[in-house]
Amino acid sequence: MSSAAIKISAETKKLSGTIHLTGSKSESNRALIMQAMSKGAVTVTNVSEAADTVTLLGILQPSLPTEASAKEGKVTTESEPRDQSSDLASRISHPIDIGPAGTAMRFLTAYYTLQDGEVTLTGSARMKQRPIGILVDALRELGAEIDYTENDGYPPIRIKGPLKQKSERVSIKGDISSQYISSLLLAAPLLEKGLYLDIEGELTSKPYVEMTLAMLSQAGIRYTWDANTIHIPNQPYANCEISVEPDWSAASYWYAIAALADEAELFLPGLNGYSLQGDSKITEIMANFGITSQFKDGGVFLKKEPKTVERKIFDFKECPDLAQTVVVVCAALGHDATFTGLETLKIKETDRVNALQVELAKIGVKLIEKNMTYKLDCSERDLSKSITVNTYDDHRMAMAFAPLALVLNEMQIEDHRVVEKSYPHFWKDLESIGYNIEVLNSK
Ligand SMILES: O=C(O)C1=C[C@@H](OP(=O)(O)O)[C@@H](O)[C@H](O)C1
Ligand SMILES: C=C(OP(=O)(O)O)C(=O)O
Repeated sequence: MSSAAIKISAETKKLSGTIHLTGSKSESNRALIMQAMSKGAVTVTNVSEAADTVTLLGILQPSLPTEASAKEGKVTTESEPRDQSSDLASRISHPIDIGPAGTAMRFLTAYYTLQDGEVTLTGSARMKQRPIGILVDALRELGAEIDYTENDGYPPIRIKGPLKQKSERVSIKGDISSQYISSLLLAAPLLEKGLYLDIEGELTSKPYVEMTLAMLSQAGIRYTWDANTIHIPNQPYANCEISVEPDWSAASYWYAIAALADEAELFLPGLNGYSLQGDSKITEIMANFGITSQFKDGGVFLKKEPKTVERKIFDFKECPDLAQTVVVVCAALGHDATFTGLETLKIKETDRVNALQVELAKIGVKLIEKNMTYKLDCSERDLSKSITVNTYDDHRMAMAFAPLALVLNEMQIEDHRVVEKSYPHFWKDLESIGYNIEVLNSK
């Protein structure tokens, strides 16, 4: 990834425009795994242009021109089933590198336990620090052969399939990452004995598990979820076409921009009020900041109305990817809110809590931890300086801080291409509503 920095400033604080967001990364990555699991019975439209999705598509369908098919927004299925055994054989000596894509890493882990052959899955330096032991342990209990080629509990992992199912029941910790659970659920219909999955302890990021089950339902998969147990019997994936909704996590940055503008009227086509994405909760969160959301004409209209922010506590357990967006907005407005549900942020693209603390200090704002809750202290907030924001290989650091350009005279953002992970056109879209973006250097 390039390490070029950009200088960004806002020409006006009165914003209006239409922003066409790319498809949801989470929905796309599930749909692509379902397409592969179902050998093409499931097809996908409006697939995301996120680099994480393009990478996954490239791995699952090597014979398709991946970027072109992602851009067209439709992934077609090959008419002839591909001979996967030769692909798998060639991968024994060539590890599959999923870069920084967390969901792709986790979803492919269960997927490859069902395939014939041996593969090694690896990723970026950060991916090798993101835990996968909980998922590997569960799959081993079911009968999978998986080992670690570097450090126990972390990628790279070597998977030898196909799994000979030993057990129909497995329990899994719910409070580290919901992606382990989604990975098992996507594979469950193809397990000979089906799967009883017992979720131990609290379930974090629950809407993502609900999204997985809702998408499985679209492909005709029957399941039950009683108390802490999800049961999926063995059954085939049915033919279906999944249409991916635009990405609500990407939409959150437009809500943040609206919240920091003097006036804002923005239209985001394709989004509706009944999303599978838990991050659609941004509408409710941002209502506290005076941003109204009106669903009409096939999309959502955001409008800024004058409002004093009163809400003091924001919880992100169900929508962790919104945390940075909302914390930065509160800091910019000098609103000393308290944040909960940030536990899983430390194992994402970077330690997001630490990254927020270091970068917010540049505008004199502190984010202070006390008994697992985090409180903003804006008493020494200073918006008069020009700052340079580091992004820590984290797309959401770049996009969550970009709205600050509306309240600072000038700012720089390091390594701006990091946004490609989920939202490749983010900077172009900002320019379209009146931001000035200047690329400074390319090391
Ligand atoms: O399943 C998914 O698509 C995701 C689940 C969440 O991760 P955790 O379950 O690890 O919180 C979220 O942060 C990530 O961006 C996408
Ligand atoms: C955490 C994220 O993604 P992943 O876990 O898929 O890398 C994210 O997009 O914020």
